Amino acid sequence: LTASNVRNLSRMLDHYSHFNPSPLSVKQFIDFGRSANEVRSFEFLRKEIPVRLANIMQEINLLPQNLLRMPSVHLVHNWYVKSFKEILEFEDIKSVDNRKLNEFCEALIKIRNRHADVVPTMAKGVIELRESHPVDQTIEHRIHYFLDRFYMSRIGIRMLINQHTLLFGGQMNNTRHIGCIDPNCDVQSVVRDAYENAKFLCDQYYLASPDLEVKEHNNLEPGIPIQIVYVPSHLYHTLFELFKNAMRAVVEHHGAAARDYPPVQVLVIRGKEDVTIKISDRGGGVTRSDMKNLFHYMYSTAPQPSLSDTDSAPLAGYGYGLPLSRLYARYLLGDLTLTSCEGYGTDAYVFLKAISEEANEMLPVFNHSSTRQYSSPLPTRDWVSFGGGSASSPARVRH
Ligand SMILES: O=S(=O)(c1ccc(O)cc1O)N1Cc2ccccc2C1
Repeated sequence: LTASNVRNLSRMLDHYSHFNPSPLSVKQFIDFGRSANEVRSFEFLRKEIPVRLANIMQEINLLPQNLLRMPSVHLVHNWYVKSFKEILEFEDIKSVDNRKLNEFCEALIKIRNRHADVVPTMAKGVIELRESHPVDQTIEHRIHYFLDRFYMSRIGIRMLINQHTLLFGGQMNNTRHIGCIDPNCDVQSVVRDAYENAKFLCDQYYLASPDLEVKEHNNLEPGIPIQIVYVPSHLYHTLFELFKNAMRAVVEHHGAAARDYPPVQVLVIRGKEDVTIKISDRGGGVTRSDMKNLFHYMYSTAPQPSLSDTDSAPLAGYGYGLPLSRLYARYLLGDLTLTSCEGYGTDAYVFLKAISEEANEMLPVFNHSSTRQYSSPLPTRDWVSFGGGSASSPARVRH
């Protein structure tokens, strides 16, 4: 990067990061997708994608220097710089013709492909940091804060790119779906899909797997199958991860030789506001002190606990799976929580918005309060205890 275009880049970053990202609702995605106006989509995206890229790129620059200097983090940052520049090529186009629209689609596809491996590459960067520098709780907290926002930003940008390229990219797509959204996503079908694929991996590795029991309760329209307007691939990603964890827990807890495994029990419930999917396993659960690590990125990048064999477990419990799965659930204002009874088993809850108008994107925004998260010390500890308590609460800076 020559001095001049470094200045130019930071000027553009400052310009676009002063705009807040514009979150869309699933309903807006659907209504817009049905009108399918490629020029309007182009006009919106050539501004919105630079805004979302710039907002998160400004945060990358706030990361602890040690992390920023890691080769893998540097590589990811360069991908963002390249993509930001490429999308800005379309900033000042006045007359939009088909050639320009096709070039835009191609640019989006090129950007999507460039960023395909961002998650494992960032995970590598976190491992590089841990292996080269001592990481205290404050740094760990800042990395966790950043990665949640960084991956959520990436989910949102890829959603915009997927909608545009699926609607206008030329390939015939599934008639019923609007881009990657299914207006009648049958929840139980996705549950069974995710279970079958997790079962395949579990059988392959353990030569055994627990059965599935599903119960539905539609409190709003009794007896009607529970369907939502949602992104099936996001729901699948989350459920697949939860089934992998549950099945690994059951087989490891009861031993691979056992046969009468307690089944993984799933409840699908439709209420007025929420659709809830509860996945219950009797896999022995996890201690409360270990529970707090399940959604961490630092711990989850540790080499997976080696199982009976040496080769890596396909059910790599706590890869990046749980933190990312929770982001997918939260992206459209749902959530993912775990409740465990150590010595018995774990219940995973996936909450989804039942009303499409309420299922809005949740996006990180770069501003003074997010910036402060990267500089202010953790709040002073306001509870003290002996033993467990202090270990569990992060060390606080005393003012
Ligand atoms: O921590 S867990 O309770 C657990 C965590 C998340 C989840 O979705 C389901 C779970 O059951 N559980 C995962 C796992 C893996 C191998 C051996 C034992 C266990 C216990």
